[in-house]
Amino acid sequence: MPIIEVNEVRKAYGGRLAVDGVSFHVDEGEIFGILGPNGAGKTTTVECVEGLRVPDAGTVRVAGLDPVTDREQVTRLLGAQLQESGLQPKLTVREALELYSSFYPEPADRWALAERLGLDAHLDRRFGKLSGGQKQRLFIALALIGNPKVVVLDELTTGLDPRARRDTWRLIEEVRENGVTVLLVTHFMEEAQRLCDRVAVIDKGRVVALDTPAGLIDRSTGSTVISFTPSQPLPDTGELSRLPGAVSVSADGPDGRITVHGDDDTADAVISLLAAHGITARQLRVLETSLDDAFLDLTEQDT
Ligand SMILES: Nc1ncnc2c1ncn2[C@@H]1O[C@H](COP(=O)(O)OP(=O)(O)OP(=O)(O)O)[C@@H](O)[C@H]1O
Repeated sequence: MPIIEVNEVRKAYGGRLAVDGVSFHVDEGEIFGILGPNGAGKTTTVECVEGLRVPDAGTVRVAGLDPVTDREQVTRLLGAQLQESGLQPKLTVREALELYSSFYPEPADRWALAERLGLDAHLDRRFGKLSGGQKQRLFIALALIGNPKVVVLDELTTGLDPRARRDTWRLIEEVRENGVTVLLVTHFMEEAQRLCDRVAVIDKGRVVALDTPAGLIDRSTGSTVISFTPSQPLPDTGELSRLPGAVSVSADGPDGRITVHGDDDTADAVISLLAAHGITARQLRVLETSLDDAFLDLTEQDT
């Protein structure tokens, strides 16, 4: 059942469209990713979901409620991640947890939350003195303190080192295991691939693709890359381009290394073709394209 419904939302800033007819829904219990290049309209979209911005057109519903007109009820259902500037640097972790839990009628057990997020050893440390990873854990704690059904996380792991990023991913998975729906804005393909059930790719204010991470990879052109150095030149390289699923063939380097973009069937067909000519494929590599490649395929590059 959808807990978030975004339907044909438009938002312009001073006549310039930032969000141009975005629609998607998020099912209860999902981790739903919003992925896109800088300035694509991701933050504006989630701010409309949070009720922080009023769409110029279209509708947003969170558990059937309008985030603008039913703001108070939506605030109770939806936990939003604070931005760094949202907390006083002198506030201690303990004070921040106490302050934010006072905003809600039925807050979560803040000390249990602190323990779960590994903040219990830092309760008396000031926000300004926390490491990047500790700050992010505190933001997650504060987003969860009102016992929300949905949590919105925007660029949560930007600026974290790889270990802190992985720790944060585990926390997000735990949040979902506890029944909370997660709407995640991210720049990181690896993050989307690892965490998200489905991803909406937004480019220039529009949803250009919406699928599972695996589905996005599958639909990118030439999702399998086969490269090899033939033991002897092929009689006709044109044969490779005519193989099933082949999208492109290129030969480069002094040793005549050949790269074929295609699909799984292409990989099998390349091997059979070479065998038929008695040619061996030296240093054969068969690689799946990544979500990175799919993303570049889906989003237009400004030149
Ligand atoms: N308050 C604002 N006033 C004017 N223009 C804005 C405002 N906020 C965003 N924009 C513009 O709207 C467009 C979409 O911005 P938005 O922040 O939603 O994109 P984004 O995908 O989240 O980008 P990023 O990944 O860089 O954070 C951009 O061109 C941005 O410059």
